[in-house]
Amino acid sequence: MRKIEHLGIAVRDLQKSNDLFKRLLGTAHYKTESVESEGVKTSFFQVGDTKIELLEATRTESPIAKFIEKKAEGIHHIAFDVEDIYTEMDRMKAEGFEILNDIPKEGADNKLVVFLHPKSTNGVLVELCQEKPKLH
Ligand SMILES: CC[C@H](C(=O)O)C(=O)SCCNC(=O)CCNC(=O)[C@H](O)C(C)(C)COP(=O)(O)OP(=O)(O)OC[C@H]1O[C@@H](n2cnc3c(N)ncnc32)[C@H](O)[C@@H]1OP(=O)(O)O
Ligand SMILES: [Co+2]
Repeated sequence: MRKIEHLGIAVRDLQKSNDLFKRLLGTAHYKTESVESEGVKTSFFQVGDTKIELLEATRTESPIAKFIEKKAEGIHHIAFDVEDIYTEMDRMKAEGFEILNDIPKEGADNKLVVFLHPKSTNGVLVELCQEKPKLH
C-alpha cells in the first residue's frame, strides 16, 4: 500500500455536501463523476496528497443507499493506492482477507478497484485502487 488514496463518505445529497465540504476544506471539489455500475455519483476533493470522495446513491439497491438506510451518512470506506492491484489481490488472499470481486472493476477517477469485505478487515470497508495507465 503506497498511501491512503481517498476516504469515501456516504451522503444523501451530493450538492448540499459539496457545499458543506467546500466550506469545511476551504476548497471546491475538482470533479464529479457517476459510476453507474456501483449506483453512485461521486465528487472528489483534493486534501494534500489524499482525497475526500463524497458518494450519493443513484439507485435504491446501491451499496450507498443500503449503508445510509441501515446506518446513516458518514464514513463509508477507506481506499488505498496500490502499485499493482493483482499483486495486492494475491497478497490479500494469502493474508486471509475476503476479496469481494474476483477481478478489478472500473472505479472513479481513472482507477481499477477491488473491495475487501469489512468482516475481514475489523469492520472497515477497504478499497484498493490502482491508477489506470494513461493512454497516449
Ligand atoms: C467504485 C467507485 C467508487 C471509487 O472509489 O472508485 C467507490 O468507492 S464505490 C463505493 C460503493 N461500492 C461499494 O461499496 C462496493 C463494495 N461494497 C459491497 O459489496 C457491499 O456494500 C458490502 C458487501 C460491503 C455490504 O453489502 P451487504 O449487501 O452485505 O449489506 P449489509 O448491510 O447486509 O452488510 C453486511 C454487513 O457488512 C456491514 N457493512 C456494510 N457496509 C459497510 C461499510 N461500508 N463499512 C463497514 N461495515 C459495513 C453491515 O453493517 C453488515 O454488518 P452486520 O454486522 O452483519 O450488520
Ligand atoms: Co471509493
